[in-house]
Amino acid sequence: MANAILSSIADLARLRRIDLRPEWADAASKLTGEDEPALETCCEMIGWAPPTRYSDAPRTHEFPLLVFHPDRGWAVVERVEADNRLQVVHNGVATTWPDADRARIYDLVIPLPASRQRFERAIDVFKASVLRRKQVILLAILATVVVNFIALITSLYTMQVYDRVVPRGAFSTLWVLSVGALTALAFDFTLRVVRANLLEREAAHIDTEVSEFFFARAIDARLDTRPPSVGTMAGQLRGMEQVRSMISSGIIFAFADLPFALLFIFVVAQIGGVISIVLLVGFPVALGVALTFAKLIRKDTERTQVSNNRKNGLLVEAMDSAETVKANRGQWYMMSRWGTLLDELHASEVPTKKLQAKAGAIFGTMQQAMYILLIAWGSVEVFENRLSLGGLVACSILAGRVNGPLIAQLPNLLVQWSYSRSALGMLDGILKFPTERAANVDLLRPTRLAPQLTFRDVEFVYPGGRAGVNIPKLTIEAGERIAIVGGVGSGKSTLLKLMSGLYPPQSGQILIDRLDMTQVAEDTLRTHVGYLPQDYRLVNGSLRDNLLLGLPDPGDDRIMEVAQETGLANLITQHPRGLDLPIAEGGRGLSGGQRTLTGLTRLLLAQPKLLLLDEPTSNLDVDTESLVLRTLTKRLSPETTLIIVTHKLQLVGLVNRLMIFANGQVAIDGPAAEVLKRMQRPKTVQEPAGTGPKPAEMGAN
Ligand SMILES: Nc1ncnc2c1ncn2[C@@H]1O[C@H](COP(=O)(O)OP(=O)(O)OP(=O)(O)O)[C@@H](O)[C@H]1O
Repeated sequence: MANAILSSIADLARLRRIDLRPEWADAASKLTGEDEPALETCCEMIGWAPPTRYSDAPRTHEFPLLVFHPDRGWAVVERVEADNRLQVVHNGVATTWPDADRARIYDLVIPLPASRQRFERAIDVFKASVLRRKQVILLAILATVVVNFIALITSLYTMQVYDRVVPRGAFSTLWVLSVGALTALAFDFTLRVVRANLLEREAAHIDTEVSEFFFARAIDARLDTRPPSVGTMAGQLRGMEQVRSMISSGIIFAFADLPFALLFIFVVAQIGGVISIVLLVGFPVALGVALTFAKLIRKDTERTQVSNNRKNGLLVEAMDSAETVKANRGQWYMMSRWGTLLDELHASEVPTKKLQAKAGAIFGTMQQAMYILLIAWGSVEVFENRLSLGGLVACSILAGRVNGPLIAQLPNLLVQWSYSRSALGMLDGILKFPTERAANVDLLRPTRLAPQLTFRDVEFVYPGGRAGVNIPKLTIEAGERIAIVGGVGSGKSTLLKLMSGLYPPQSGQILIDRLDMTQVAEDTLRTHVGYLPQDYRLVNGSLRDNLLLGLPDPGDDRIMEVAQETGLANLITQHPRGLDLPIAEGGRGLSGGQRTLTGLTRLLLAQPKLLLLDEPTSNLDVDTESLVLRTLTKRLSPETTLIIVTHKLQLVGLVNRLMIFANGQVAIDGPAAEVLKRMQRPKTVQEPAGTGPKPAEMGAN
């Protein structure tokens, strides 16, 4: 890493055992300085909280920390020795620096990746994000309180005008009162604008934080435990927008508007006396109606949410499999599923909407009725001289302020709350998916990981008890070249996924360089293990983005050099936009073979020590295939382990060990020539049945 600050931060993250995203430093790529202020700039560029400098000596448990030494620059400090020396890690190497008293120590909060943050319930994620901004929320509540006080002033102003100004023609008092009221209104306007701005800005931050968290959790979910419908899961994720907007409006309602409604009732009681009974009775009745209504719609909003998510799922599926659907005249099938879902959706949505309309009508009528009762009762009080006319007008204005939050906000807020509740339930479901690595395990981050694999009593079964893999014992040494062949559905791809660490076994252990794979940190494992799936999917972006997915940019020369060797260069040079060739969503825009070549080129750029290729040449023409084979032979260093799943005999020439896979088990395993010879012999009684294809079949594809 070019910049000393960035490389020290990387060391700090490693020592604190925090995974940094591959592109974590991209935002700080323009960082030039390496002095102390540059650290703050760096944090700002990355979007982290600013560093804090220690004025006293840090306590033992607070290490490791960042240190700046005027003569030596940046490093990570692990200890300050009694003899004025610093125990540091500089550029990944542990060493000692003298003159500890001249060094300055900084703490830096490196955000934990979503998979390491522990939240039991989705609401806690929102709560944590809101609480991080308590000051802003308090300010917004305070602004609402002041806005409500100003509303009180308006009603008192009206009372004074009716009672003092109109009967006596006291216009000088009127001007003073009017100027006062107008000033209060100007203040009110400013506060409302400030409150809206504050809330919007913080809402955007909360949105970013929360949606990044859930997005990361969703993509971190272990592949073998993810729900089968991607679209439905995407629908579930969308629920967080609902929750977020509910939370910001709900907080203001509960902490400012609702308490103020009570204060207004109190003021009406002070001015109007008994007529406040109308509000004292009406307010709890309205609240009771609202809560009953919330209970009634709960079930339907949950059903609506589920149907909406399924609709989303079907839409994604229909678009994704458009070719298959069209080619097989599957439109009718899809249309009928769509129709059924729409019926389901309407069956739950219509009752909610009807109830919402009914509640609106009830609340509207209640508001009018309360107003009429208040005025009628108030008139009697005025006639009896127990209340002034101005007092009655002020009470009627205040009654409007009591009804305001109830009529204007409560019904909508309750529907929103009901939807948010079910959205939260679905987000809870996303939190329940196990992630790639357990959050509470201190993961291993060895700097070197030999490409050596050991299977011990490994068993893996797909959810629902479907086919899987069962391997009691298997050892693969560093530098071995292995081909795995076997019949369709025999479990070869599953075995490769287990070897890559993407699927953990249900029982047994897979060791890489004698370390349990599940205990090795994700970033370390991905650097050392390269896996090319059978159906290599590209992501929306440019070809360059796809070639460099998760890799530091090695420069165009290097990319083109490797692309030349895999045959991808033809595509790059022939396209007017070259490496910037756009890739559509879902990886559309390239042929199957070109997609495979992109994956292969990326792997060769990454240079992992363990290479797992799942039918790498099945989409390639004969010439490209032999080019790829030659490149693999040339490029792989002697210590690189290569494991290829294939149906093709040509690839077997590349390896020295051959494994025949059948029914999720290794049926035959040995030196390639020997296994081939054995397969050509007529089957003997010792050999297990169904041991996969004959060499002739293997070459048939
Ligand atoms: N995601 C999944 N969920 C449930 N079962 C699965 C899943 N993926 C594969 N299987 C099942 O596991 C078995 C092994 O599949 P796998 O893809 O490993 O076979 P394979 O040997 O690579 O086949 P092929 O040569 O056709 O690629 C199959 O019976 C398949 O139906």
